[in-house]
Amino acid sequence: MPAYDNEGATISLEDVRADTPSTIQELRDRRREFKTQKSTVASRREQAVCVRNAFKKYGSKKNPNIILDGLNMTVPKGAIYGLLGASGCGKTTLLSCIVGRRRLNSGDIWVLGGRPGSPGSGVPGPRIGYMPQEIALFGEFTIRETMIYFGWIAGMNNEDIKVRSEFMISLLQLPDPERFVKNLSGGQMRRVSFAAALLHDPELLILDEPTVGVDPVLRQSIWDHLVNISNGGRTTVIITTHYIDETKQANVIGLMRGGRFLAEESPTELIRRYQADSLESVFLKLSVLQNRGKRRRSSILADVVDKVEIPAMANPAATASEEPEIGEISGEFGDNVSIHSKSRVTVTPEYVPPVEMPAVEAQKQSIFDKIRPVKAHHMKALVWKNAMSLLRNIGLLCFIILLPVSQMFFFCVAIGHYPEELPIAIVNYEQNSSKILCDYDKEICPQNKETYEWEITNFSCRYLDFFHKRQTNLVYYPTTEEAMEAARKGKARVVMTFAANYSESLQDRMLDNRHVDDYTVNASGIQIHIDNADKQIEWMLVRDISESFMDATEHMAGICELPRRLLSIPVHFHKPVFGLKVPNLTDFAGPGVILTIIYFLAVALTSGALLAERNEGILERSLVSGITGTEILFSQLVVQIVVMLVQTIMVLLMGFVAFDLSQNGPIGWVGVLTMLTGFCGMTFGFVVATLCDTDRTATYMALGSFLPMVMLSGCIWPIEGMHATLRFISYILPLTTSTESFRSMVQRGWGIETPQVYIGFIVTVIWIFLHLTTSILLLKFKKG
Ligand SMILES: Nc1ncnc2c1ncn2[C@@H]1O[C@H](COP(=O)(O)OP(=O)(O)OP(=O)(O)O)[C@@H](O)[C@H]1O
Repeated sequence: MPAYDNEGATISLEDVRADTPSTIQELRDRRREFKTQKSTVASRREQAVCVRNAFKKYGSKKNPNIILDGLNMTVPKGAIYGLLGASGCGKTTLLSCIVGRRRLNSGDIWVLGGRPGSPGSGVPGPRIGYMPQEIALFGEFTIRETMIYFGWIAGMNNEDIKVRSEFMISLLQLPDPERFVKNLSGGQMRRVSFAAALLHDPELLILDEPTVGVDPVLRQSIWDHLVNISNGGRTTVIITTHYIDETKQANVIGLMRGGRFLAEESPTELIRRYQADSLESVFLKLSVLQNRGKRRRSSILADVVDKVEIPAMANPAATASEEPEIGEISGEFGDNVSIHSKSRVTVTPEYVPPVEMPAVEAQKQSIFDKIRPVKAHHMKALVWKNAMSLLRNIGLLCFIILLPVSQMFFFCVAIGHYPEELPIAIVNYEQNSSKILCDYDKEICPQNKETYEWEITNFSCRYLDFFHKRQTNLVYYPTTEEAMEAARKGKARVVMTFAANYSESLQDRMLDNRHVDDYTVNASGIQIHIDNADKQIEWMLVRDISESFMDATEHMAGICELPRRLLSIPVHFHKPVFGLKVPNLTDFAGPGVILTIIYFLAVALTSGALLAERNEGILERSLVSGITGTEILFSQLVVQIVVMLVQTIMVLLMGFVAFDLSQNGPIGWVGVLTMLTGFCGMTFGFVVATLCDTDRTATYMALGSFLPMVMLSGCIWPIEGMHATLRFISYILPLTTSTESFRSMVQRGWGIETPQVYIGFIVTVIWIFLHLTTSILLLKFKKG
């Protein structure tokens, strides 16, 4: 049979063979006396808390940080259990496993007769009052509102909340209940947190360092109250503290070290057994013994045998069951075995046997409870809390509402407008003057009215006259070389050269094309050198250059009383089927930009709100009090939907009314799609917040998804220009089909019945569903 050292490493009896035969014999003799107590499932269920062979580690397989190492713990009903141990020994981890917020790697936990987290166990739930180590309160609430919030969560009515809060306020000497939590001192906040845990008079009170920052007098009154509520046997208290001596009033003390308990005993018994004058000395002695145990198990036993008398470990539950022994009990000296004693003692002399508690079966859930996704009183509290946290922070609320509309404003004023004042270098060898807008007979037809002979002169001047209407910053250069030099230095976007015989060559080319030579053809064209570095500008300039030529020829045809398009290129662009005659980038990008703004602001806001709650411990506390992930998400949705409605209306007004973006379709459906996209962003925010542990990783995730989604959504560049594989990825992203659907509605005027429109709605709804499911599952299963 293996023995265990106190660090959990297995030592066989052979390991101690080096010791003297008498020591080994002594060890064997003593072991024969070690008997396991009766410990059955039934008996465990009768304890307030029963932990068996708990093993918990953090970190990777390669580099594990073992926190609980075969730990056993028994908390009888109606007892005050002081959980002591050095900082970082794993008290909080153990408590969070007990309240069902973390999972053991192996081992069993029973809390109030059930497994934490199992249906009908009531844990997490109002049967537990949990005060975490962090303050875990809403700074924007007053003390009174904090009580109302936690009271509602626990299912209390307003009258009970009022009575209980007044009692708590006077017991804990809390300041004016109308004071905001954020303005309280650290100690005052802690007391409010304590009051919130106690308010609903739970069966099991779990307090993680409630007396930190509390003065000795108040600390005493807190302990008096704990003793008082546990006296009737209805309330069980587990309390961790660093003030070891205050746990003298506990019924049982668990001294934790190295992932297990050094002892689990009543304080008076501990002091007596270890012949110490204080609990601190007991802890020290046991720690020394445990350290020595690392070196040699046999010597510990010798020391223990020499120095202390080892009594029985009382376990009230053990007598309650007649079932056969199964061989493990609450640990003592980290040994996982107990010492049999005929004289069974109670845990503490003052310990009062528990009153009858409702059997776990009595708390069975109805089918309605099982399928009901949210509880009304939880939703009431959560929605109220979320709304208050926005309304109490007017600056933040204004920022949230004005941010999207200001972004839309900046988009509309900054994007899509025609670039003006681009420097264009003009070299006009047809003129000997530095005047760019040179003279020509604007209203005189250059065709002889009798002979119909063309006498085109100074066509460069005519052309530049029309070109100047589109681009005004024309700069004169005497030679092409000088103009090119300026272009190379970035002083000109285009170099435009007219040959000395430009008009003449143009005429020959038009009228005597049978005899024109290459030189003439060449001289009849405007020579263009363009700065192609900026594609948008290049496209616009090419269009201006070509269209100015057509403007000039059409005008000339007009004054010569010829069909206007006679001299123009024989391609005619009719009124567009959809959209504007002159395409406008603002119109093209508008739908994508509107949806992107709404989507990503929703991501940022919801993930930010949830992460803040989690980092302040509020989320954890809410979950322990029985609130579900679904309720948290739905309550956020309810409040954010109102905010999003305002955001959507303002953004659409800014785009379609203030900046007159094209709007030819069903504006109601446009609004619905925008809201749905914001909704989708909110649910993605939930995924980010549940997936990421820190603000930083959440920011990286949100940013990391932002750029690819924007680039692939077709809002900057048509998806038809992408590689086929990328196009497929693009289509399944949340913003792609919705952008296309939005554009089809506002520019093409299509209705919801059109496949290109309703597909955007369908894809968005699917994404909402996927995000919600993922975040609910993550909240449910992502425990430490
Ligand atoms: N989520 C986590 N991931 C990795 N390690 C963790 C995590 N939470 C806690 N730990 C580590 O587990 C150990 C036990 O932490 P825990 O908070 O349970 O200790 P504690 O006894 O409550 O300490 P204290 O008395 O200072 O509050 C510590 O070393 C801590 O760094």
